[in-house]
Amino acid sequence: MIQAARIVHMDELELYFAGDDDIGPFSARNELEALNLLFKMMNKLLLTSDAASKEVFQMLQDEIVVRLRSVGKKDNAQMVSQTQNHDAEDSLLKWGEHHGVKSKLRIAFYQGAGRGMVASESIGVGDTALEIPESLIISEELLCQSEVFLALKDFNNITSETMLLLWSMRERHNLSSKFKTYFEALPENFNTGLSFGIDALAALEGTLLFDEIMQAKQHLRQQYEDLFPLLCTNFPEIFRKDVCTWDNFMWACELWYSNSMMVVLSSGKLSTCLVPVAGLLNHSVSPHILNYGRVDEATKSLKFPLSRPCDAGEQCFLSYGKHPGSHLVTFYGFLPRGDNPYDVIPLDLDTSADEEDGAAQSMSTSQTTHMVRGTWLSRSGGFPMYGLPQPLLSHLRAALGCGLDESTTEADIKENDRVLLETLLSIFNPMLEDLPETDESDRESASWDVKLALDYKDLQRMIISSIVTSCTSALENAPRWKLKVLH
Ligand SMILES: C[S@@+](CC[C@H](N)C(=O)[O-])C[C@H]1O[C@@H](n2cnc3c(N)ncnc32)[C@H](O)[C@@H]1O
Repeated sequence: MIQAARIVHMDELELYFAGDDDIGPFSARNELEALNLLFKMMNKLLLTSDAASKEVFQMLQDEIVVRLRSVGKKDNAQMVSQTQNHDAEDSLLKWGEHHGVKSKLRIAFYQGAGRGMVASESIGVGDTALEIPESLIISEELLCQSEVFLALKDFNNITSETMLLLWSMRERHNLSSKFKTYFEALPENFNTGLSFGIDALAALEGTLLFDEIMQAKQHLRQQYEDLFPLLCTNFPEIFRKDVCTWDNFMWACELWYSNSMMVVLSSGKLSTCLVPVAGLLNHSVSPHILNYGRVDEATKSLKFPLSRPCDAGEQCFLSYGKHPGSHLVTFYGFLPRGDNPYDVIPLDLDTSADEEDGAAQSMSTSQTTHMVRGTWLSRSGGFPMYGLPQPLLSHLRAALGCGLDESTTEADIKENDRVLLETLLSIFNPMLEDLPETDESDRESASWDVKLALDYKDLQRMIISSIVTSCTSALENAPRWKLKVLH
């Protein structure tokens, strides 16, 4: 049952990396989705079955909960909590409660992560940890009632996302705003990759993250220059020069990048929103809250139900989505703990030889090239997979003329794979040389952004180094390969 449920919830990335006879678990996300599917099935069966069957279904459901508890325990356990002044956060919770927020969570502080939310009581699978009334959600619909909207609705095809950004830049300074308490509880600085200084950028030069940050910054600079000072000139009452500075614009951009959620509102419209209080939930690759984002028609509120249990005093994590470390650094300013299955390194290879492979085909139709990730995430080290994805190996074997069939002799197989491994090393060894090891004394005295840049480079090095190690040891072990698995 669990194997079928895992397959139902596999995404493209998991399909790409799964070995032929791999039965999972494939990732924390996949395992949570699969176990939740079974949990819900048991709930239905428990409602409709007779007493004798009920006992069996209850035992099965209890076992599912035991498994859900163990998913990702080690990933989240390491955050260190801190004592800190929390007047602004207390005010935010009171304000929320006054406006109808229902919560089984309280706020705590964590080293390196700012605020987070902790269960004030034990919360079970399927229970709602937090419920935010739709009237508190900052969305396109709220925007439509604002001065900013009235002024800009017919102005130069400006998008509602940009209007919301401008609205929040302005509302932060509006002393009579309904959302004053929310804005007061937001950080002064977001410290995302978009705020990286020159030293952090220099540390990243040559990496994909460097390109991602530079492109995003350029885009935002262009957007700012298209809007200002034009808006201040055309609408001086609404867009005051002292408020519409580059720094304030960037603050609003970082707010939306790091705190927004996609929500289906009760109108049925999917909108990028800010959700007060829920914006205090931190991200994990093994989250408690995985499925959220649709306003409940009956209660007109956004509910955050748990996909795995959260004990009293435990930090309750959300999933911000299937993001690689580079995206999380650029737009959120952190790298998550634990193995992130979305940390892949794309490879620029000619994909024309992929026709045979189903998974590779689906990747190439979605314009994705081949990719690798840390071999420690794979269950198939050694011959014939070496911890690498099947579609990549099939592509390289075909490109090198090392294809296999029933008639390939053992000696040919060994020779072919020796060529394959040497080709892989010729791709990955230069990548590793471009990522020299960090001097630990540099890290200790470094600023937050340089530290984060170095952590990102360490992660890239770990991934590439795992591939080099895997290929090197496979070459050394070639005489002892067992070839039966190949055909
Ligand atoms: C939606 S906010 C969450 C609340 C935030 N910690 C705060 O104090 O306002 C997103 C920000 O929280 C931080 N964050 C979230 N998850 C994190 C994690 N697993 N580790 C470190 N920082 C995290 C990052 O700074 C991110 O930009």
